Order: sequence, then structure tokens, then C-alpha cells
Amino acid sequence: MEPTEKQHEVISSDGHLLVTGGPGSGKTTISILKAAQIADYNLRPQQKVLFLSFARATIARVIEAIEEEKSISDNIKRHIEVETYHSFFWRILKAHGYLLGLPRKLDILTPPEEAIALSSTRSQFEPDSKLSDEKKKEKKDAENAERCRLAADEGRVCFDLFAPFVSSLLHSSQRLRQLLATMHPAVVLDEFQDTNAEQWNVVQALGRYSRLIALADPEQRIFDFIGADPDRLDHFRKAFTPTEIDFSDTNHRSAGTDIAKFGNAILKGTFDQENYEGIEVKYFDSNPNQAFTTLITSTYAARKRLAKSGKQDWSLAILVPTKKMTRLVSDKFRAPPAGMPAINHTAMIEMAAAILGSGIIAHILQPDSASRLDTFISLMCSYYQGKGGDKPTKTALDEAARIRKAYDKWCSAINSGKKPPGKSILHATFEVYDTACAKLRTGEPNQDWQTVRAVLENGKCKRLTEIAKEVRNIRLLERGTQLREDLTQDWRDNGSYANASLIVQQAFVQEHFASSAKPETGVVVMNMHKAKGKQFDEVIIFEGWPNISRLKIVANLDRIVRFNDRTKVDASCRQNFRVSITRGRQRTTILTPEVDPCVLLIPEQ
Ligand SMILES: Nc1ncnc2c1ncn2[C@@H]1O[C@H](COP(=O)(O)OP(=O)(O)OP(=O)(O)O)[C@@H](O)[C@H]1O
Repeated sequence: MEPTEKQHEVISSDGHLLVTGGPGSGKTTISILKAAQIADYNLRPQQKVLFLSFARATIARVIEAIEEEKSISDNIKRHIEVETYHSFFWRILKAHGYLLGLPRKLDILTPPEEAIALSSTRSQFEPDSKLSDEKKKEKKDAENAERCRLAADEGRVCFDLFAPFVSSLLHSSQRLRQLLATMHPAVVLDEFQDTNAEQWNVVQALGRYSRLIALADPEQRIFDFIGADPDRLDHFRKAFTPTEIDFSDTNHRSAGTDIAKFGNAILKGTFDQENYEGIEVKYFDSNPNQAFTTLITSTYAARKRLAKSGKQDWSLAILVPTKKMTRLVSDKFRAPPAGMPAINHTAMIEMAAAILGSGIIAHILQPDSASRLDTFISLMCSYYQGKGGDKPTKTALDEAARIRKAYDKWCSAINSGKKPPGKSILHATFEVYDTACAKLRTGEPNQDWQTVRAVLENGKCKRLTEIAKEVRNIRLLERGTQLREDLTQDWRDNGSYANASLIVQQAFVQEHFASSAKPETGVVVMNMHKAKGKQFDEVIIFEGWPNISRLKIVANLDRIVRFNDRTKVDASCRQNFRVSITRGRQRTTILTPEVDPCVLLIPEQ
């Protein structure tokens, strides 16, 4: 790769830097070379350049890019540390959190665990849609108070508290700031436009003694809802007077195509070309059959093109507007209509439910313990309390309460020497549970896991069936994964999965921090929001369609723009669409319903 003139400017600049540019303009690539240059000339043996990003997906891409960069020696590579904000913050908190009065031993409260821990606080309020602004604030404060209590009293710290805690630590201790600067004299801040207030506080403290290199595309700011500030770049300019280098619209990712141009047209709402090379818009009839058939045939065609190109590890992303669509597409790919062949794929779904469900399978794999049934019921309740993440539904919370109540009744009947109530919902549950527990184990974790999962899925208890279906989405047991190795070792050490529950729990924490995950290859289905920072050889964007009755649209869900209503168009939905479009290297295909095409594709008057 021959760096452009602007990229050379980055290499030759000193001091704080602000590098801006559109998607695929080469910001990440040059920042890696810059980090290598600093590591080569300015670092002492123990020091490292720190590369911080929000998403593990970006980390995976950056690590891969560093590894593949032939001009950087192995020795220099060792001096570049690539981390998520989360894992960097956690490193600081574990070592120095006690300075804030936190317990010496800290544990991470993972999002599903946090959802469980906060469920009773949340259940005291009506659903968000029914809350006044004042009540919403009250709810938020109550949640925060509980989070802080969990951290201070129990040493269980949720992700949302990482940045505020680290910020307090750094702002109150000059020694700590100096220590970090000694470890990391230069820090690269990827996707700087998305930095929220708490993270910005940390960055300000880091910048006192370390050199900062911020990479940003102001137009890619799609995280408004988590507090990213449109003025953040100005804050940086004011605080650090950086040298600014703007790559503007240069586009290396999809060079030779008009994909980036089309992305900009979407942003502006005006199209100055009839056709855009590399962009195809296809229309489908507004019914599930036609919609999915169009998606599936487009996916076959893209897959064929990519296989034919001879490229190994090709990637094809199917990007959809909602979580619900991610699931629907994944289900349809597994079992397409009209006998069409299935499409092998990975779906990136919200993991809370799958993680909690895995806890239940792990518990079943683990041999008997005295309070086994109590634990099992607690895990079932936790599943329903936590499966909705930070937005639990009332139905799920009620379900948890129903299970708890049924179990209390069950126990009091047994304790007074009676039979459990004949109509208890737990009869079916315990029957399936006992069958799963009784299955022989082979010591091959994947097989044993699947056996238990199958019993739950095919049994008579609809709750366990649901849980087993969720767990199907977990791919942590594939060959070579830590979870599989740890379970195998557990079996070797104990002749049973004596520590299965603990191992599964740790695996998810590790998974959250793992930086070794490779960028996705093959066919991947995900929510459009999740595509940020990634790139794929081809992208297919597939949205929902209107439900029409008597020539009128009666429902219009899962659209790129809410209800596909022009009055709902704002900068953030344009940016979101543009980010998705510009993830494609060679081609981006957009599938939209013919009767009511995505309004962003229609020029503004
Ligand atoms: N000077 C160059 N010549 C050729 N290819 C380049 C050049 N600079 C970067 N690339 C390639 O272009 C692609 C996109 O680059 P990169 O990921 O650095 O862009 P980016 O600005 O960080 O993008 P985004 O903000 O959209 O994530 C990469 O595959 C990279 O290898």
C-alpha cells in the first residue's frame, strides 16, 4: 500500500493529532503506521502505544491489519496495545479501584447479571412509555443508586460505571495519570466522534501527559442516543489544539466503485447520478414469501460471486434494521421456504437471553448438589428477569414471579408432607429437567451440551423449549474455544463437569474482552447498528415491508426509517444508513418493498 500525501502528513506530524475523514478513507490504516513509527522512535522498552476503540469488532480488524502489515517488525508490533475502552478501564479499576473506596476484589457485573440485579428496582416503575419525564429521571436515579451500591458493597461493577469510576480516579490522582502516561506515552482514539461525556473526561486526563491521536468521521456519529456529543471534536480542538489532517472523501475501501459517493448522496438526500457503480437497489413484493425469496436468492447470487472470485475468507453481511429482523432472517436462512437450500451463516443477536440460558445448561451438566432444585429455579427466574437486558418486558418479569410462586407452593406442599399441587406449571418443567439431568455424559463438551439442549427443546415444558432455542445461538463451544477447552479440562480433572457453571460464567466475561476474535467471514446477519467499524466484501441491506389491507398501509415495521415516514427522517438515520452502505468493498445491494420503497432512496424535493 502506498500512503497518500495526506497520510504522509500524519506520519510527519508531531504533538496531538486530529485525523478526520469519511468511511474507508484510511484513518485506521495510517494510525497503525503512526503507532509503529512512535513505537520505533519514541518508546522505552516497557512502553506501549495504546490503541483504544469501542467495539471488539474494530479491535479484531485492527489486530489483523497490524499482523498483516509487513513493514512493521514483530518487535514493534509488541509495542502496540489494542484494547476496547472497556478492557482498558477494567485494567485500571482492578488495580486502583480501592482508591475510590471500592472493595479490593472486584468482579464484572455482566449485562445479563446487571439486568437481573436491577430487575426489582425496575419492576417498581411502569413501562417507560407510560412514565413522565420526572418519573423517568427518578427511575434512572434509582437504577444508578443500585449500581453504585452493588459496586461499593459487593464489588460487582457494571460496564456503565467503568468510565465514571476511572474518570474520578484519574482526575483525583496525578500519580496515576503519570503512571499511565509512562506506560502509554501515546494513545490512539478510534471513532472519536462517538466519545460520550464520561469517556471524554477520561481522555482529557490521559491527554495531560500522553500524546493523543484522535480519528474521527463526524458524519458517522450514530451513537447520539448513548450521549455522543456533536461538538466533541470542538472540545478536543479547544482542549488540545491538535494538528488537523482531513482525508475528506477519499475512499480506499471500495475504490473503483461509487459506494462511498452513494453514501454521501444518502446523507444529503440528493442524487446526482442515475446509477452508482457497486450499488444495486432491488424491489420486492410486500409479503413475507416474496421478501424472503428475494433476500435468499440475492444471498445465493452474492455468495456465488464471492466464491468465484477465488478470495479465501470472503465476507457477506446481511444488515437489517431491527433485532427482530435479525432473528427472522436467521430462521429463514436455516429453513428457507419452498425447499430452497439452507444458508450457512452466523447471526449476531442480542446475547443476554442466550447467555442466561447457557447458565441453565451448564447447571444441568454439573453433577448433583444439595440445593440443586433451588438453584435451577433461581436460574429460570434469572433468565426471565434478565433476558430483555435493560428493557425487561412486564410479561417476562411476571413470568419470573409466576415460577417463583409456583416453586414456593411446591416446596410448602412437600414440607408439610403433601403432594405438590396437581396443576402446578412446574410438573412439566421438572420432568424435562430430570430427563436432561439423567442423560449420560460422554466427556465431549459439545456433544453433551447438544444432548441436554435437545432434551430441553423437545420436551413438554414450553419455557425450557424457549430457553433451549435461545441457546442455539451460542457459538462458544466450537472447536478451539476457551469454553470448550475448559470444560474438557474439567472433565479430565474430575470425571465430570464439576465446575460447569463457573466455567460458563467466566467464558462470557472473557468473551466480552477477547481481542483475538477474527473479523467475521462467510455470511453474517446483523443489526445495522452493529456493522459500524466493520467491512465486508459484499453487503445486502434488507428491510421490512408494509402490511397492506384494503389498499391502505396498516402497519409498517422494521423499516430503516421509522414507519418509512419522511417526517421521521433525521441526521442520525441518514448516517446510520450511510454507515451500513459503506461497509461493502465491492458491492452493496439494498432490498426494499416496491409499494413503499425506503424514503431515503427517494430524492428530496
Ligand atoms: N493509501 C492506501 N492505498 C490503498 N488502500 C488503502 C490505503 N489506505 C487504506 N487502504 C485500505 O482501505 C480500506 C479502508 O481503510 P481504513 O479501514 O483505514 O479506513 P477508515 O477511514 O478507518 O474507515 P472507517 O472509518 O469506515 O472504518 C482498508 O482495507 C485499507 O487497507
